[in-house]
Amino acid sequence: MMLATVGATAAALPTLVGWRATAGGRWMNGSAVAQALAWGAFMLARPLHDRLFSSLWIGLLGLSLVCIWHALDAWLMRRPGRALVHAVALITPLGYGLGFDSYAFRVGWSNFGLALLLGCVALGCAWPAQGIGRRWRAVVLVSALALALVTLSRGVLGAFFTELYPTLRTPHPLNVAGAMVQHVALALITLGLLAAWHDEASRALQRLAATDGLTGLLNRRACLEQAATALATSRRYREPLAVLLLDLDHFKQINDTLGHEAGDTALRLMAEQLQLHLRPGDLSCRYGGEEFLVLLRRCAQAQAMEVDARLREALQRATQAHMGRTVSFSSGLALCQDGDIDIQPLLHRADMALYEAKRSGRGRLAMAA
Ligand SMILES: Nc1nc2c(ncn2[C@@H]2O[C@H](COP(=O)(O)OP(=O)(O)OP(=O)(O)O)[C@@H](O)[C@H]2O)c(=O)[nH]1
Repeated sequence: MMLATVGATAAALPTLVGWRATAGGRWMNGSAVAQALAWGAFMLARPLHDRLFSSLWIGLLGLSLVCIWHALDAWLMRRPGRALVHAVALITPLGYGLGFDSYAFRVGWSNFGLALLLGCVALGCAWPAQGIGRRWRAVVLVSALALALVTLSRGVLGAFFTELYPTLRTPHPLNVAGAMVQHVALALITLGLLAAWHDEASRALQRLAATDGLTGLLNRRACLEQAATALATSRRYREPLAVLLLDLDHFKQINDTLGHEAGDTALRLMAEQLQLHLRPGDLSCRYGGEEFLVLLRRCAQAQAMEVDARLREALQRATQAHMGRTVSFSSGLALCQDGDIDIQPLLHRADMALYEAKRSGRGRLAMAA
């Protein structure tokens, strides 16, 4: 039954997810394949070589748990217990193989080892993860704990009450109950991991949808969403808010004379300066082709002009160093006023000011009326 279930899962998961998936997806596939191979080895143990294939069985079961632990590590960022997981996965089949002749030892040793690995998987789910995947983590956590409990009780019975222990191949009620828990838990873990993989994909998609591919800055849509929130907060607390609209000068000429690559480099360098020189609470985005929008929170006119001057100097330095020529920008500055109940009038004033900066010679800041 186990071979049928996990064999089908091992075939289905990579078909659904593919091997070129993310690291988490590959570990998940690896876990299913290791499980299937484990139960294959179990089936071969009696007819071929009991000690060898049974040790392989235990080793592959451990490996499949190591894979789950690594999938969690990839999806949830740095889980605790890496060294422990690797060490237990290694010594469990080794000890089992070496102590194979003592029935009580091998049953106790292998089940304690596997229960410990399941405990590490459960800990990996329970460890704080900045709110990522609460639901699938709960499903995997409960399933891993249920499996750990069944495995641990097998270990205790096998090691210390050996005469009571029903060997795994007998239709004893404990084995039937254990097999049922095992099936349900494995199905739930598979579902939980699939949900984790889906979660990862949708978070990556959200990131992509909000980011400009060339510069890594927020794109216009995402920035305007966040700008609306920033404006509402500033109005609520009566704090100053400044909007800077920056536009690289003679950008078409850069493209035409130095090539599109150089144009892209200038855009990236501008984005880099924004990331380096703005405060963490400020917002910046690629607003259009060579236009950037900056929202400065708690910032009055004089400070906004200082930020502009700092960025101007930084861009000149960076472009001189990386492109062998300086690139300048023109900018329009608008400050939030009482009547600005949404961001559009502010942007409009900044745009008008930018137009004025371009008209009066470029490479300068103009203040909105
Ligand atoms: N390399 C590159 N060029 C881009 C990108 N997006 C827009 N452009 C180019 O940016 C140029 C903008 O040209 P214009 O709007 O005439 O602006 P400009 O040459 O900077 O002139 P002024 O703004 O008046 O100083 C166009 O040639 C666009 O093709 C991009 O992602 N990469």
